[in-house]
Parts: sequence; C-alpha cells; structure tokens
Amino acid sequence: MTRQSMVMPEVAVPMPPNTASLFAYPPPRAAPGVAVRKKYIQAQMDIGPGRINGWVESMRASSPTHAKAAAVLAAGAVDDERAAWMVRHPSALSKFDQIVAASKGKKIVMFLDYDGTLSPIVDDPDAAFMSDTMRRAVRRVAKHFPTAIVSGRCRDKVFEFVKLAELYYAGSHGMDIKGPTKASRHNEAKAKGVLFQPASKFLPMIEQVHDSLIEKTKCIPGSKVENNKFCVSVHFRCVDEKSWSTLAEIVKGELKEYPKLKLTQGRKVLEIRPTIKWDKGKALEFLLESLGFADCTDVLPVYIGDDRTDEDAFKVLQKRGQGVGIVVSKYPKDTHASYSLQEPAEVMEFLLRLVEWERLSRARPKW
Ligand SMILES: O=P(O)(O)OC[C@H]1O[C@H](O[C@H]2O[C@H](CO)[C@@H](O)[C@H](O)[C@H]2O)[C@H](O)[C@@H](O)[C@@H]1O
Repeated sequence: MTRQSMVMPEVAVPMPPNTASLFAYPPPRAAPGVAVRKKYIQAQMDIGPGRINGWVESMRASSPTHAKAAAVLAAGAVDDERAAWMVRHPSALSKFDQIVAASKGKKIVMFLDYDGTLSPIVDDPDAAFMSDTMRRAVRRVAKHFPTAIVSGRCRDKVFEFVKLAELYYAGSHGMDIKGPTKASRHNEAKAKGVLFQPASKFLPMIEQVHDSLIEKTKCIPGSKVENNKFCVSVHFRCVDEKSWSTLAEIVKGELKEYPKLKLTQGRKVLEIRPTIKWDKGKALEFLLESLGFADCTDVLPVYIGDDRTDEDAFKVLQKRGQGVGIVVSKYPKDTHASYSLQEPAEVMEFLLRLVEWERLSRARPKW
C-alpha cells in the first residue's frame, strides 16, 4: 500500500492537533483563553463515567441548533475560523477534478452514511426520509461502483428508508452487515450474501436495556428511545434542556447495571452500544475485504458522513493511506476527513458529478 493513494487536498496545510474526538460548532471564539476552549473540547468527547454536569455539557455541544449557529455565522463572528477550516477541508465539489484524478486506474468503492448525509436532520427520527432524487442518485452511483450504506440505525430501518436492494448495508454502526439482495454487476464478488454480526451475543442485553429505558424515560417529554438492534439510541433533540440532566441520570444509571455496554454520542443522541472493538471503520475494512480489495492498491474507497461515528471510518482511511474522506458539515469541526460538503444537497451533487464523470470517461477513447 502506498501513501500516494490517500487523496488529500493539494493545499499543504497541516492537520490540526489530533484530539481524536469530533467537536461541534460553534467553538467559543470569543473565549478569553485556552482553558475555556479546552473545556469546550472536553465536553465534546464521548461521555465517560463522570459527573452529570459533564454529561449535560457534552449533550449541549453534541449538535448546535441551526438557528444558533446561523445567527453566529450571520454576525460574521466566525468567518476567519471557517475560512481556515475550509482551507484544511476544501469542498469536494470545488476539488472534484483532484479527487477523480486520484481514482485513475483504481476502482472506486462508495461508502455513505445515512442521517445527515443522504437525508437532512429532522426532529423525528422516524421521519428522516430520503428524497426520490437522492435515491435516484444513489441508484446511479451503485450502477457504476460497489456502494454501501453505513449507519448507526438498525439495518432493516435504514433499508426501509433507502429501498435499494443492490447496495451493501452496515447497520448498528457497522455491527450488522449484509450484502445486496439484488444482483448487480458488482455482486459477483465475494461479498454476495455476506452477513456479519459481531455483536450478536449482545442482542438480549440490548433488548433489555431498550425496554427498560422506554419505561424509565416515559416521564421526560420529547425523549425517544430507538432500538437499533445492536445498540440503543436515546434522543434528546426534542427534550427541554432543563430535563437533560434527568435524562442523563437515567441513562447513566442504566449503564451502571451493564458494564459490558458503553456510551457514545451523536447529534442530539446518546447511544448505548457493546464494548466490542467494532465501529464504522472496522465495517469499512470488512466490506473492502469482502469485496476482494483487502490489500489492493488499485482501490479508492470514498466515505461520506457527517457524524462523530463516521470519524472512525475517516481514521481508517487515513491510517491505510488510501481513499477519500468527506465530512458533511456547514460548520467547522474537528475531523479526520480531507474534504467537506455542506449538506445532503451537495452530497447529491457530488454523487451525480461522479456518475457523469464515470459515464464520460467510459465513452472517451483510451489512447
Ligand atoms: O449513522 P447515521 O446513519 O448518521 O445514524 C446516526 C443516528 O441517526 C439518527 O439520529 C439522527 O437523525 C435524526 C433524524 O434526522 C435526528 O432526529 C437525531 O437527532 C439525530 O441524532 C437515528 O435516529 C439514530 O438512531 C442513529 O444512531
């Protein structure tokens, strides 16, 4: 494997210090000193067993309300920070030619997160529908490149949203992987029929936790507990901030009873999952291997995602020195991705450009 196959923006700007965690926007630019900023970054790390105040701070930082972030942007308060971030993580659209040039002689394999990447973030997780135009774009991508959806959601649920049988699906943050059920020209590879569930022994435990949390959170208006099969999501997007500490106490209390489970955090969601060493990054590696690209230099994995859990996949690409990581975000955030796109609409534009480029390059005479 050569370092040359990792596609980095041409601008030679060093990565920011590796804090290993993704932090949300807006950072406290007006903060007078390092201490405040440190506290802010700390609050964004995965929640440890610490005090409830720390939990609540972390919950607050997990995803800014769009109104708040937009207001800060409108005030021009973070223009410099954003411009600097865009230099380090340029738009995958503006650097499209650079990205496709790097794919010369290589097979592109596409990995797509679902929420916040293919569908916009909405209040009700059950209503995070994907538009028909996005579905058409993903279908077209999958005609040209092996394509996988990698999501924190239960695999069946994400399939209900995406509805494309020709794709690979990795649900429960990669803990539930299944190959396509519909034939396509990429399916002859070894991944056909693959089913991989490294956390299957946790299924009864997750069921118990889910049922118990449904009961215990009934008293908190707006909270929602989602069964993602091998993990449980506790949503607080619609919970009044005054009740966040109560919700955190409940989740913390539940975790105490299950030392084999741990807590991570997504966008306004607390996620309980097995302590096994498996994540979206491992799922990406597993799928590449299943597709027959384990130690190949002629493959270019492209991973697009918006969440902290997608950072595990970006880190894998970085470590392999291979591929293109694209973070979906309107706001600066600490990331291991090389490029950025602002929102699902831009993701769609990128996917369609890729399809068009592939179509034209096939038609082009090769001399
Ligand atoms: O890996 P992903 O596909 O990005 O899934 C991560 C979580 O996404 C969903 O929650 C998020 O989107 C919801 C709908 O827009 C939003 O209401 C919620 O606040 C977000 O956290 C999903 O419901 C979770 O189960 C996933 O873990």
